[in-house]
Amino acid sequence: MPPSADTIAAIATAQGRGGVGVVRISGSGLGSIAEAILGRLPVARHATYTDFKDETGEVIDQGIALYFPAPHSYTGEDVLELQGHGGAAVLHLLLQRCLGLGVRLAEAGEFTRRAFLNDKIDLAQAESVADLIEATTTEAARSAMRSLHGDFSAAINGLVEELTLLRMLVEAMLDFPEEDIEVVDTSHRDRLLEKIKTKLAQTLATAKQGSLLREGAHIALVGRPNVGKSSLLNRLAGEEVALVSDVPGTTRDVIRQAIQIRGVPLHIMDTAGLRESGDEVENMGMARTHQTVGRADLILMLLDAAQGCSEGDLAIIAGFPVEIPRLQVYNKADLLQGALSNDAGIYISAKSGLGIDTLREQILKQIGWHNQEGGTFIARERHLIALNQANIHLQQAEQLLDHPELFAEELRLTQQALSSITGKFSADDLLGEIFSRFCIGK
Ligand SMILES: Nc1nc2c(c(=O)[nH]1)N(C=O)[C@@H](CNc1ccc(C(=O)N[C@@H](CCC(=O)O)C(=O)O)cc1)CN2
Ligand SMILES: Nc1nc2c(ncn2[C@@H]2O[C@H](COP(=O)(O)OP(=O)(O)OP(=O)(O)O)[C@@H](O)[C@H]2O)c(=O)[nH]1
Ligand SMILES: [Mg+2]
Repeated sequence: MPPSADTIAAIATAQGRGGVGVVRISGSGLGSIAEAILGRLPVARHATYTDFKDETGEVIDQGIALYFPAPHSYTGEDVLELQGHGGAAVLHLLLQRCLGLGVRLAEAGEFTRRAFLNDKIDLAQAESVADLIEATTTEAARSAMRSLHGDFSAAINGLVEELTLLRMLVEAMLDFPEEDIEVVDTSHRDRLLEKIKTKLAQTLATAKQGSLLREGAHIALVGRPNVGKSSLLNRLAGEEVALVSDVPGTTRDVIRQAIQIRGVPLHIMDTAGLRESGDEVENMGMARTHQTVGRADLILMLLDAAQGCSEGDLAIIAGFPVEIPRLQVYNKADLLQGALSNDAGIYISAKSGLGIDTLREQILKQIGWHNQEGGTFIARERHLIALNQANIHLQQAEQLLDHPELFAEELRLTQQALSSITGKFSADDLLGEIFSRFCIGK
């Protein structure tokens, strides 16, 4: 621990009222702070019920004090926790009392940043702390916990270790003169390379799932007026989010709603129906539809099952960026007499719920979610970029087997990309970027 680090404090619990609220202090000189507020330093790692006093000796609150001497604390520094009643004003008084004793207000993420700098956790774990707090579904929370527990880091560290082995092997090759080349075991090298390739591919696949759990996917509902887009949004959300009426052109603004399917967070965007219209406001709504669709990961093209896919529908589909995947969904299937039409697509009824489970599964499939029973760890875009970079260098290495120097260099770059995930050699600006997005007190 750098002894120069100053002492920081913050309210660690959520803003507003709660049963209990916590002020957390980390750094040095906690003895005199505890002496001033509590009259004594609490016994290490024991819950101590005590008065919290202000500078005049008046009791601010009666609560529990916890003292964690370094390095056995969350931050790795001395930590003092004052657990009081969870009112905004009383916690404010307690925090002000600490600040009056020469303690500085913590910046966003500063406790966790210190935990990282003091080697209590690595960078991927530190990020997962924020992801755990921000998780909107239980599935996302569980996978964030797996990352915090170190599952993701273990996969990365395993790869880094194997790359080190491979590099040692190749460096040894470099030392042998041409004629002694048979001394070098190229089959060992090739097996190791193959193993790393497989493991990296697996880690990347899992990280993609984890990133989906963190970010969710954006899904745009589009189609002609009155086909039932807003009805489908309401059905998927399980509540009446959007106005539904038999008047075509009901939805004007884009309506956004967060939902989840089997723990995968989804951002649904219900849009204005698309048609030729002389109504100025409706036309503005349609312009928004087009803007919105451009940002979607998946387009749900809604059609009327009784009418099938018309010329007008085809024109709508043709109007969207080709790179965005789309699903054709025939709604109002409850009104169909007899057999469903032969058109390819999914038949549903937003009204009766028919086919909705099938649609849910199709949506998950389209956005690339594979049911991984409990194995996913949460990941960020930053991690995916690093893993992809590692992959590229590894592929380049494979092309350079006959040039040991170049091969070794590509392996080094592979390893460097992977190490950036756990933050072995991370730049200050990256750390600033990561921790500034935390909440104060974390
Ligand atoms: N009251 C309270 N609850 C909390 C936290 C906290 O800071 N305070 N946490 C904050 O986010 C989380 C728990 N994180 C913690 C992580 C490490 C240690 C700790 O004392 N570590 C020591 C001892 C480990 C051991 O006994 O096995 C160490 O690492 O050496 C404490 C809390 C969630 N709940
Ligand atoms: N029978 C039947 N009627 C439906 C179904 N889905 C929607 N409707 C009806 O179709 C009409 C239009 O529904 P909306 O959900 O408002 O359609 P929309 O696509 O959002 O329409 P705009 O916002 O105008 O573009 C309403 O009267 C709904 O009750 C369905 O599955 N079956
Ligand atoms: Mg609508």
